[in-house]
Amino acid sequence: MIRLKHINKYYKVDEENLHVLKDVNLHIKKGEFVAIMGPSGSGKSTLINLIGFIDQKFEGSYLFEGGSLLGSDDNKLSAIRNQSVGFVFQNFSLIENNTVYENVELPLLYDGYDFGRTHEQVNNILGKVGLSDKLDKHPKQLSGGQQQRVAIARAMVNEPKFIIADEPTGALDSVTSNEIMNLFRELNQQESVTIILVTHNPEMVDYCSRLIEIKDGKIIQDRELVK
Ligand SMILES: Nc1ncnc2c1ncn2[C@@H]1O[C@H](COP(=O)(O)OP(=O)(O)OP(=O)(O)O)[C@@H](O)[C@H]1O
Repeated sequence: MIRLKHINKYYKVDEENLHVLKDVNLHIKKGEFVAIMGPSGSGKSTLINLIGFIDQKFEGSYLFEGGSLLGSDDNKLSAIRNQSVGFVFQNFSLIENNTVYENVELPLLYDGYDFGRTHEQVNNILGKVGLSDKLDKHPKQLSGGQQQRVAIARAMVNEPKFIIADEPTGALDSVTSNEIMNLFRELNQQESVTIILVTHNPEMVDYCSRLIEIKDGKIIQDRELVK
């Protein structure tokens, strides 16, 4: 599904070229649950921005489902991003003034759904993340773990091809972190959702099927995890 070949990425800082991804080669298949780990500044965010179609300025080739999106204009790219990737962040990034239902409905509206036609999908995904009784609540009325469940429902509601979760448990206590990771594992195993997880926490890697370690912009380890 995702194939990166000889990716190099540079940032220009004060006339200097900072080389942040160095000949990265990567193939992620449908249904994988991949953990990406590495020290701060090693290039993890740069890599997932590229995989998630946020950043297009790189050398090398990115084939998504066999095709390249190189040269696509911003409108096309954001449409593809909305349809193909669900993002989950450490700080949940929910809209405070919207209800749980409205937060989860948003990607469908961006996709062009009419207001009246979102019920089935929104209710269905909120059921899967265990929040059917919280539809009318606002994010502030929920615990951190519940807010992250809303964010996961929002990321999944339009059935994207893959999920990028950037430190999704970084703001949660260990019990809640494990609950969220169990939910990811369930979604991965039961719904075959492909998940790419960035984490600093080695305990979270136990839930994944593959570990990629990155250091100084290079993949230094890439291995399947035995269950
Ligand atoms: N927009 C930018 N302009 C210039 N340099 C950048 C930019 N974004 C990141 N960098 C640099 O690129 C390198 C990789 O950063 P990146 O954010 O990808 O690392 P990371 O592994 O995600 O770190 P962290 O775990 O702290 O989030 C760092 O040296 C960083 O300072």
